[in-house]
Amino acid sequence: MSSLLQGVNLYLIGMMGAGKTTVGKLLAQHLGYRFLDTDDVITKSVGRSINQVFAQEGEAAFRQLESDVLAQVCAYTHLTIATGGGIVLRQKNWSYLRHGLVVWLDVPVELLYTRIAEDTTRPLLEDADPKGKLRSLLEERKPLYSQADLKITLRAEATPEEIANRVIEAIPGVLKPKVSP
Ligand SMILES: Nc1ncnc2c1ncn2[C@@H]1O[C@H](COP(=O)(O)OP(=O)(O)OP(=O)(O)O)[C@@H](O)[C@H]1O
Ligand SMILES: O=C(O)C1=C[C@@H](O)[C@@H](O)[C@H](O)C1
Ligand SMILES: [Mg+2]
Repeated sequence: MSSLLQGVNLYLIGMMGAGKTTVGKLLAQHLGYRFLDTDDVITKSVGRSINQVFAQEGEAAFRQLESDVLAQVCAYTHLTIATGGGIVLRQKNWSYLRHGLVVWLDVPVELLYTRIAEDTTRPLLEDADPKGKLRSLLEERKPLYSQADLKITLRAEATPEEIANRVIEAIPGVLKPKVSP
């Protein structure tokens, strides 16, 4: 499979709790790729949590850091990259994502909510109605996530391993033709 991908990066996109980080790690193992998580790269580089960056500098500053990280990582090959849920918001980010194969993990709000309800590390969900917030974010972002090369629809719980296998099985059908010299 990795020879089929020829080093092309795999970008996982989707909502908070969709499993980008969890499934991304497994995909990297299967593909013999390195794994990166844009949220992790940001928090390590600034030495603060995502909550702190949002609280101290605001969402716009976080989005700029996110774009900067993406611009840097897309220069490399053989990477599986779990992105932040909002990476799709900036049009400019798509020019980086398009260097690789973009996979959308499409998970319904009910499932997302059961996974992340107790987690306080996602500042956008610090809301009186977190499930409603998830729903409205998903509605807003659906047209953007839909620009992915590959959509993996998960209507019921499946193990991360099963999901990683579904992605791997679907990749040959969506590989982009190589541009001839
Ligand atoms: N297939 C799965 N089945 C059960 N639990 C899962 C599955 N995938 C992920 N989880 C759990 O859901 C939570 C969120 O997963 P994860 O952090 O991978 O999501 P994410 O898409 O990276 O979210 P974010 O955009 O906030 O970084 C974690 O606690 C993880 O263990
Ligand atoms: O969906 C979002 O906008 C976010 C998702 C997380 O991965 C983090 O990038 C941050 O909490 C914002
Ligand atoms: Mg993640």
